[in-house]
Amino acid sequence: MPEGGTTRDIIESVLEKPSVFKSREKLDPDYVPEKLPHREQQLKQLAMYFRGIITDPGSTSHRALIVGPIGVGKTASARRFTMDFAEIARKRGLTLRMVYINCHAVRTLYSVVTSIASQLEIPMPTRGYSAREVFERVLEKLEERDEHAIIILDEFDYFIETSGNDAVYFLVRVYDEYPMFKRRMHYIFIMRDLKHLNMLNPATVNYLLKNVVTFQPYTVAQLYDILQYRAELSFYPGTVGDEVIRYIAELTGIDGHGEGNARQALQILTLAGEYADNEGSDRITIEHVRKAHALVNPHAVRIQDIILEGSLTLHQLLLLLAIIRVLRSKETEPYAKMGEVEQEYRAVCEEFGEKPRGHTQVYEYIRDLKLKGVIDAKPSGKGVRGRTTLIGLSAAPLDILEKTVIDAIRKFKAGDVP
Ligand SMILES: Nc1ncnc2c1ncn2[C@@H]1O[C@H](COP(=O)(O)OP(=O)(O)OP(=O)(O)O)[C@@H](O)[C@H]1O
Repeated sequence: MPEGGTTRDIIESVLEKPSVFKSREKLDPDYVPEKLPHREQQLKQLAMYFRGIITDPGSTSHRALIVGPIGVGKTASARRFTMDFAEIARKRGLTLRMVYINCHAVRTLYSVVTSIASQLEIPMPTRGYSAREVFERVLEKLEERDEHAIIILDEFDYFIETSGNDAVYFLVRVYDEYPMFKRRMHYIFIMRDLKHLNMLNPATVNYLLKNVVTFQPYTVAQLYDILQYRAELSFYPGTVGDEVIRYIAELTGIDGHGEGNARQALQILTLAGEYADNEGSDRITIEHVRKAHALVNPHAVRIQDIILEGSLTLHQLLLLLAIIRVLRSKETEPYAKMGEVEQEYRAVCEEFGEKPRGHTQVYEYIRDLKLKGVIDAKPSGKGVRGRTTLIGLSAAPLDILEKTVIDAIRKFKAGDVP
């Protein structure tokens, strides 16, 4: 577009710019997908714990406690379950509403009960009411409207920490004091771990631990399926190759190089898509993934530091440069084969006037670079003819890394390195 275009031109050019994204919003952290692959067991458990709301409404207050580390689908599962359960209940003539509260932001008993009231659209005077009075009013209204509600209390650890045992006890046991009301309020508590339960009385802990649903970190294979599904919803066909999905899954899976965190995996996928768009590329490449990974993973920055620290030998740097160059030449392949690297290493040695080291020594360098966390090396599995070692590098953008390595080599050659 020419300089000095009108605002209209600018807007049009942005609208017309092709994008790999079909529905960008379907990757937003708040978007709740219709399917949650690999959480079928947990959803089944929730359905079992709450089915009494439909089969015997009003008889008892149902609850479940979801526990698991960061980004493993706890919130998405609780929300999806409640939304679908409410829909099924509606078809059977029962009104069930969802209230979602994040206790990181809403931590006191008073703010929790007023948030429940406001999400259920129960008008409340702005001042003068105690938490108990607000709660009573909610119970009365639910009775009057003949409605039920599942209250999701996410990051419940914060509520326990800030408000203490009595507040938790109030929330969960208050029904005991109102025998005239049917049991219409039900709870899903979500916590990262159980350590905050130590702050509560045994009776409250027993109540919370009745129906526990555990979420484990995702494996590479599970994240592969999740990414595949989310990519299908959000990107145009043909813009995200299988190798991209597989590589992100390997970088983030608990049995790969990550913590099994789906949020991080999706963040890398989204950012990689943005890099592709910024470069005007019609699909996501492995290098886009590397850049995205370097941004979300603070460890990636360290590799630059290791190089700058001067802890690598000259030939390790030459080998690293060879690895970077082989990887840069591949758009859709995250790993370099040992043979390719050795060949490139010999070329690099020639470029810098160095005599290449032998095969065994090169293997030693690879081992050492792996130990230092600079590269990732693994035996080739099925699919690669003959067995070889595959070498990957998930760090910073390779073009910048290449410059850093060349600078370090030049310093070495100039004798600047101690
Ligand atoms: N099985 C799955 N299928 C599809 N998307 C998933 C799945 N599990 C998680 N996600 C997605 O990963 C992201 C993180 O999930 P979610 O927020 O539910 O994690 P969480 O366990 O609640 O994490 P935190 O403890 O940080 O709140 C969300 O965008 C969610 O939609």
